[in-house]
Amino acid sequence: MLRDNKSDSLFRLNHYPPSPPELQLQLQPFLGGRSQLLGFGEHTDPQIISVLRSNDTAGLQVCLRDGTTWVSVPPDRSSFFINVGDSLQVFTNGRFRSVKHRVFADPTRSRVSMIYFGGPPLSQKIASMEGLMEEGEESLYKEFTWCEYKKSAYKSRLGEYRLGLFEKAVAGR
Ligand SMILES: O=C(O)CCC(=O)C(=O)O
Ligand SMILES: [Fe+2]
Repeated sequence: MLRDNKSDSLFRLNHYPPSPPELQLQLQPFLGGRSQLLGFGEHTDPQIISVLRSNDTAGLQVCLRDGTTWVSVPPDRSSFFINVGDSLQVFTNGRFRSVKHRVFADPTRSRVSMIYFGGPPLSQKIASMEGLMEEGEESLYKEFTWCEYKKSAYKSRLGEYRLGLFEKAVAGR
């Protein structure tokens, strides 16, 4: 899907300028009680896979399964950080999780990151892959195309759990 010449992949370059204490103080009324300046609000990536490379300035955090604990990802300019996207969560019927992440600006140093977001062609059906499913396992998600998901994701707020709209209602969940 990613190699398809109609693949809907994109490349993003992010720059988070330093946010020195004076600036943080000035912006205090807008920080919502946080002590640091948010560079990129919490979200999951909608595509299949994201491959990120950054300079050696910290700032990226991922949210653990409990939904409230945030853990800093140590920056490493010689490594790639691979992130599962919402579509891969659906392809694997929830075995791989699309992790919520966010970025804080560093007080003294700029952070630069570049990310390749591997997305499928617009007409691609996003559905749990038969070959991965155990016998009798039900798909957790309704069927949809990448185009439908993308439209819905771009209409939603950044931090929303966008897959929620595409989950099947299962008793007890
Ligand atoms: O800049 C980063 O480290 C992450 C940015 C990000 O999550 C995104 O562009 O989707
Ligand atoms: Fe992201």
